[in-house]
Amino acid sequence: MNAPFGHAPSAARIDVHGLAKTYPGPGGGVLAIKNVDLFVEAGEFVTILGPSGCGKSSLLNILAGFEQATGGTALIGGREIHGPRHGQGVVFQDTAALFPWLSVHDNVAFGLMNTRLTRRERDAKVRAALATVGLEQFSGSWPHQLSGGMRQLASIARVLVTESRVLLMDEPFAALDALTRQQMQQKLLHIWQATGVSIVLITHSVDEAIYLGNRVYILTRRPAEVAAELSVDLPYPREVTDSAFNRLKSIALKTLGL
Ligand SMILES: Nc1ncnc2c1ncn2[C@@H]1O[C@H](COP(=O)(O)OP(=O)(O)OP(=O)(O)O)[C@@H](O)[C@H]1O
Repeated sequence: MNAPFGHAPSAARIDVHGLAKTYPGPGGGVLAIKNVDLFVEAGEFVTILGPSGCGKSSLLNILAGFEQATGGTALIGGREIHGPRHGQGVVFQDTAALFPWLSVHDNVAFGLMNTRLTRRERDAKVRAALATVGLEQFSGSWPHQLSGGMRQLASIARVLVTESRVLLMDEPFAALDALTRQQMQQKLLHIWQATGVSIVLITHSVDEAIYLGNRVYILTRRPAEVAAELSVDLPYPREVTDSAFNRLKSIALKTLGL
């Protein structure tokens, strides 16, 4: 696989400046994010690494438009984020995110609800999205008939079907066994290269962050600030045993205080 930036014309840039988030509560509430600056170039794959509870999900939820920042700005494609938008979908850790009463096809088609497509156009888009993630044979299956990894692929297809400009992923493989997780990481790299979408992936795995990202932002303990930004200038597919990989890994571990 080659390095990226054969990005889709629609892939969006993300810019985050001085972002802050305080959740209301007694004693002034919980300061989850103090001051985060970051960017994602159109078509770039950026991973965000941080200790448990540091504010990673809060950051992703702000990018998804599910939560409002209490300070600073967050822009996707140059537009401030005011709420969830078509074309900026999220894949969560929870492999139960699909509707159990809908087939894989209908779960993916759900992403196109409220669009003015004919049934034929919609079905063609669903077929293309399922082919991109390698699930075309499972269109008529029910979610419970799929493995955990396949359910996550279907969740990715549900985002891609909207011709998403960004794919936001919150620990998408954390609930999977180690071998499946590795396979999913490789599949995700193929999906990224096939679509050129901008990806932001949250993880607390140092290996996963360096294996996947063009760049890795490492966050401090709560409240989140950027402790370091690593450029991973290694070709894909990467080797976790490679000495350059391990050099980056020791920088990341040191930054995390591990
Ligand atoms: N809706 C909320 N109301 C109040 N506090 C919240 C809310 N959501 C998150 N928090 C708090 O904000 C802090 C950051 O939480 P967040 O889930 O963003 O961290 P995280 O890095 O994603 O954690 P983890 O690695 O455990 O998933 C935590 O102290 C959490 O308890």
